[in-house]
Amino acid sequence: MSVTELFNKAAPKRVDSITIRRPDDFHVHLRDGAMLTAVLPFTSAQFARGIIMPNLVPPVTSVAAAKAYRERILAARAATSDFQPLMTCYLTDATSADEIERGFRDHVWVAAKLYPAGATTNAHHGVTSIPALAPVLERMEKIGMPVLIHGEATDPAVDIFDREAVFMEQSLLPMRKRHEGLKVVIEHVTTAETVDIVRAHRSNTAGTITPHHLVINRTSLFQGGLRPHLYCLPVAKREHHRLALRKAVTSGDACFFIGTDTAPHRRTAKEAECCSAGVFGGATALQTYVQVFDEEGALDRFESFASVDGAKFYGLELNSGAITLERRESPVMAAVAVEDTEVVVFQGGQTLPWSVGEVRP
Ligand SMILES: NC(=O)N[C@@H](CC(=O)O)C(=O)O
Ligand SMILES: [Zn+2]
Ligand SMILES: [Zn+2]
Repeated sequence: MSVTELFNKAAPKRVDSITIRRPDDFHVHLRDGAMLTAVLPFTSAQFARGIIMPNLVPPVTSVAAAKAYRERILAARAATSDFQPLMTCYLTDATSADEIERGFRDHVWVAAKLYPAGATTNAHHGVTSIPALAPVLERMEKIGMPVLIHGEATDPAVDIFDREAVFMEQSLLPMRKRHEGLKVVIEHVTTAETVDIVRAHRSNTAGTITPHHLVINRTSLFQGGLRPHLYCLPVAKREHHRLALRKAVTSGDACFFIGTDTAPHRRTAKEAECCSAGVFGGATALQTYVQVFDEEGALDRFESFASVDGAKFYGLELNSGAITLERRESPVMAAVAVEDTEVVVFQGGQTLPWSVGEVRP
């Protein structure tokens, strides 16, 4: 074998573009009104469907409210867009099992969202006792409706960096035991321990992982000063957790799939005395994910993470059509205008190595 042959054998082939089945975003905040109009084009340019978070003010707690919100999203789409919003119901202490079942059977919503009361943005109407929610969770288990969980403890005495781990031990695992057949998605996983918990219960438990938690750690929040636009909940953790998340998404394990948690807030709400939690990752989501898969040498696993595993977990048909991602540097817009202010884009103003190419419906 010549030296050139040897070299060709050893050098991994550089992939300059990848075409995958159209992906879905299993965790999106589209908000409402002017914000909805401003941010929807970014999500619909990348994703065929989105699981729409219900933490509006007031929250989406009824079949009627979810139907109306869905109509507002459809009306906000560009004429050429085929984006499909998949709605969710916001669980409260007053949620009725019958209403949950009605919305599911009538195909108004596909899942219900469990926010521990006060855990995150617009979670103050959330659930104060998960054990007391048993009748609702039992019904969901019976009808095969997934519960989507913001997994953080709400006791203010718990250190903010430990809130996910404490929730998993004190609330998630006991709930997992009480409702063994319930389909559970642990949203925006941020710790190595949660990755292990998802894997250990993978027959009916999944985890979404955001683009930002794959590229920032808690030190990034303080890089050169306080970075409000990187503040979200659960807050980014130590570096070893970020590395565990990167291993999880690129592992090929079907229990991890896309959920960007794109959560736009006005610049005025972020650059404030008390900064709102949420990162607007919708405009750079696929570019960031594909970069991570590329860096981890796992581009061959990107399609299942982006376009297959989540749909299968939810029992949805796979999308038709395709999207191409190209290794082509492109500058990212810094911010998106909303009324008299703007929303700062995650990684905005930077040049990213990957770009979104052609989308075929
Ligand atoms: N992730 C966030 O920091 N914020 C989300 C709520 C959530 O997903 O927890 C929001 O609605 O702004
Ligand atoms: Zn959340
Ligand atoms: Zn969210």
